[in-house]
Amino acid sequence: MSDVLLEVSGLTMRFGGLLAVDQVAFEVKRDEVFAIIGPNGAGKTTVFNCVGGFYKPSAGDITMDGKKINGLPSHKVAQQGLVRTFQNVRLFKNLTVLENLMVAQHTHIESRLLPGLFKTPSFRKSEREALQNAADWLDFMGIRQFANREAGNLAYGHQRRLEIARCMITKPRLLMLDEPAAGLNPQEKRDLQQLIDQLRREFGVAVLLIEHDMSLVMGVSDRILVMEHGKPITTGLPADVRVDPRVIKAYLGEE
Ligand SMILES: Nc1ncnc2c1ncn2[C@@H]1O[C@H](COP(=O)(O)OP(=O)(O)OP(=O)(O)O)[C@@H](O)[C@H]1O
Repeated sequence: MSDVLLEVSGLTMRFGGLLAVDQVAFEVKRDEVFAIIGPNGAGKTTVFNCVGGFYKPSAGDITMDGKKINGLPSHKVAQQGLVRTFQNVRLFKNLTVLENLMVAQHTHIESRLLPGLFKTPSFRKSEREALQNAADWLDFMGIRQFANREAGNLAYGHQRRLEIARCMITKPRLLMLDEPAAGLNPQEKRDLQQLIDQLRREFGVAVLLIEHDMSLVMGVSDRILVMEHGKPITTGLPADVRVDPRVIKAYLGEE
């Protein structure tokens, strides 16, 4: 088995006359935390949207475990074990915290009509398991005391943790985090860094991250891809990227 989980090559995305992403290529290995950084408008979110099946790329290939996923809609991409969070947390805000985790498992729960209607033993068993999974994830994220609260009423930091739990409960192989530190206070950012480390270590999930908070990026990433104006500038270790003159210029040029 190859140690590459996600492979992106020649990825290009045009919006009318605008070349938002131009020939981007990178690989994410199993268990790896891989970050994409770059100044505003560099094309990071567009790469995410292409990989996650929200945009159909104009050109290029995206494969998960050797299987081509470009052009697949996001729910099919999710079935391949690739799930994401959003820049602005997306939850079912009127459902409870627990219900959010139950809904996330619907594809795993016995959902055929007849077993559901008659509450067959197999249906009850999967429902019990789903409840237990949800409880375990709420414990893991330290938010079990809010299980019956409406998700929209949670503090922002807790909503972010719930959103990550909602991804993790589907047992992904690749977790995509879109600016997970945005809106968090310094303590919550440190907790997030620990959480990402722990998810990779305990669940073997690879993480693809877009983030503006450099301390988080440098602290948590194995490798970093830097983009500017839709193009990749360099890919490397945090210590190398941090001192790369091209990267410094890209950021300073933004001021
Ligand atoms: N749906 C769209 N339609 C038209 N242009 C778009 C669309 N999405 C992004 N763009 C443009 O593509 C370019 C790259 O945007 P993108 O959001 O991917 O950058 P980014 O690196 O994620 O920026 P930020 O850090 O500000 O989120 C920008 O010029 C943006 O205006």
